[in-house]
Formats: sequence, C-alpha cells, structure tokens
Amino acid sequence: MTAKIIDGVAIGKELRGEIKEGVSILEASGCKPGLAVILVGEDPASQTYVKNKEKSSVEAGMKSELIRLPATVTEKELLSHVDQLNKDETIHGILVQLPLPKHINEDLVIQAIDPRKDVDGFHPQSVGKMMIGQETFLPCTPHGIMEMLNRTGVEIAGKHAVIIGRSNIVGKPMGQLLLQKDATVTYCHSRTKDLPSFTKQADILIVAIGRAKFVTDEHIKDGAIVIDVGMNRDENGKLCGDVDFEKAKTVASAITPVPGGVGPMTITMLLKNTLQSAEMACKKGDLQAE
Ligand SMILES: Nc1nc2c(c(=O)[nH]1)N[C@@H](CN(C=O)c1ccc(C(=O)N[C@@H](CCC(=O)O)C(=O)O)cc1)CN2
Repeated sequence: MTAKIIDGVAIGKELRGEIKEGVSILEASGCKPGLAVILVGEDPASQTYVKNKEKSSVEAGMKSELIRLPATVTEKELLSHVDQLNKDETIHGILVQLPLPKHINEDLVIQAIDPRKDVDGFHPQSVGKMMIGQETFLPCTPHGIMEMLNRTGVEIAGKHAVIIGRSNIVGKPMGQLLLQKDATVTYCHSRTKDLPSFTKQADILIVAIGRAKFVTDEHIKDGAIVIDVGMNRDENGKLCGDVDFEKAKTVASAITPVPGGVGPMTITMLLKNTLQSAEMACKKGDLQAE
C-alpha cells in the first residue's frame, strides 16, 4: 500500500484564505483583529515559530505585536506585560511562546491571560470548557489535526484512535476532541507496556512522543491513518517526525509528513482562534477595534 500524503501546507493555505476573508469582513465593520506574541529568551526554534506567527498574522490582515523579553526577565515583569495586553482593546489574542525559562512558572503565566484572549487554548477555563464540549478556544495543534482529518474526509465516529503522548497541549486535548466526534480513544505513554499491541489496533494513530522515527511499520495496522506531531532532528541533523515516514507509508492509508504536516496547521489554527476572538469581542463591543 502507498499512503496518501496529508498535506498540512495545502490544507493550511486553503484555510488561511478563508481566515483572510473573515478578517477583511470584520475590518470593514471597523474591527481589525490583533494578535500579541510574547517571546522570552533566544531559543532558536521559538524565534522561528514566533517569526512565522508574526508573518502569518500580518498576511491574514491582522494587527501583530511582538514583545521580546530577555531570558533573565522576572516572572513579575512578564506578568505585567500580560496584564497590559489584557487591557489593550486592540489586542484580541495573547500568546506566550513556550517553553519559558525554568525560573518562570508557566502555569501562573498562562492563568494570567484573559480567557477571552486565550487563543492558544491553554488557560484552565478554556481547557475546562473543552472537556465539557462548550464553545471555547481549542489548543492549536489538536484543533489543526481535527481540521486536517475533516478536510481529508476521514470518518472518525466508531473508529479506534490511539494517541501516543499525554501532554497538556497535544495528547490530552487530542483524545478529548476525538472522543467528542465519537471515536473510541486509547492513550499510550512512556510507561505503556507492549506499545505495539495497542498501536496495532489503531484506525487513527496520533504520535506525539518526542522521539525521532520511533514509530515504524511494525506499530501500524494496514490501512491506518497516521498523524505525526513530532519534530526532531535525525542523525544527519535533518528535521524528522516521531514516525519513520519511509517505513510507515508502506502500511498506512494516509500519513502526515514532517515537515509540512501538522506544524503548519498549528499556526493556521492560531489565526482562526484570533479571528474568532475578535469576532466575539467586536460583536459584544467590549474589546474595541484599532
Ligand atoms: N504558546 C505556544 N507555544 C508552543 C506551541 C503552541 O502552540 N503555543 N507549539 C509548539 C511550537 N509551535 C508553535 O508555537 C510550532 C511548531 C512547529 C511549527 C511548524 O510549522 N513546523 C514546521 C517545520 C518548521 C521548521 O522547519 O523548523 C513543519 O512541521 O512543517 C509551527 C509551530 C511549542 N510551543
């Protein structure tokens, strides 16, 4: 079997076109969506992601604000920036790029963001609402995967989805979103014994384990859909996922590549959440246009 490649760049492009249209409609009514990103420190990968977020939001027609802080910034200073952005009526989405330096309590910073501007979907209020199926901001990576599955025509109801990984920003919410679409969900993680006995049952296999090319054809059922959330460097320094793409594509019916799969969808969904936030705020009139 040769797997269909699920192209996150192409799906993202289609969706970004729709978002851009939504932004121009909103702007015509006097409300320009605004996204603020806080970057702490000099981590090269984070700098790249933040630059892409800035560029993508401007391309979508949004106001973009980047706040760069040194790695030595205190928690108090960082919280005061969040507070200012909470009060800024031209900003509808606030994002603090993760990871943060070790001396800063990530949970405290996330909780300081006004939930109405939590376009990352990481605030406990957003997480709680997602758990009970209420409308809220969904975390961008799992949200992007749901969009990819939907736009690829993958049937979810009644399917067995196996997730490798249980992080708060990918694994856990991913399972919830699939459950809400009537999948049967199994979580696997670093302490799971006999991993292939679970992954071999998956109709949809989501891999977010953080180990380069860990999942091979031996973990995958014939015809499964494989979604690779990993981002690693292989022995030659080349970007690769958690799935051994060359081996997996011989058994999967569809698979996401790395790069060009889930990653680009993460930023696209951030734009979608920012547009959603601006639409809600401007309808209510509590956060103003620029
Ligand atoms: N506040 C947040 N921090 C982090 C998040 C997040 O959603 N919110 N997610 C990740 C990093 N991330 C976005 O911030 C992200 C990761 C990867 C990509 C991406 O497009 N990857 C490309 C490859 C890029 C490259 O060449 O290095 C791909 O897979 O094709 C976008 C966003 C952690 N932090």
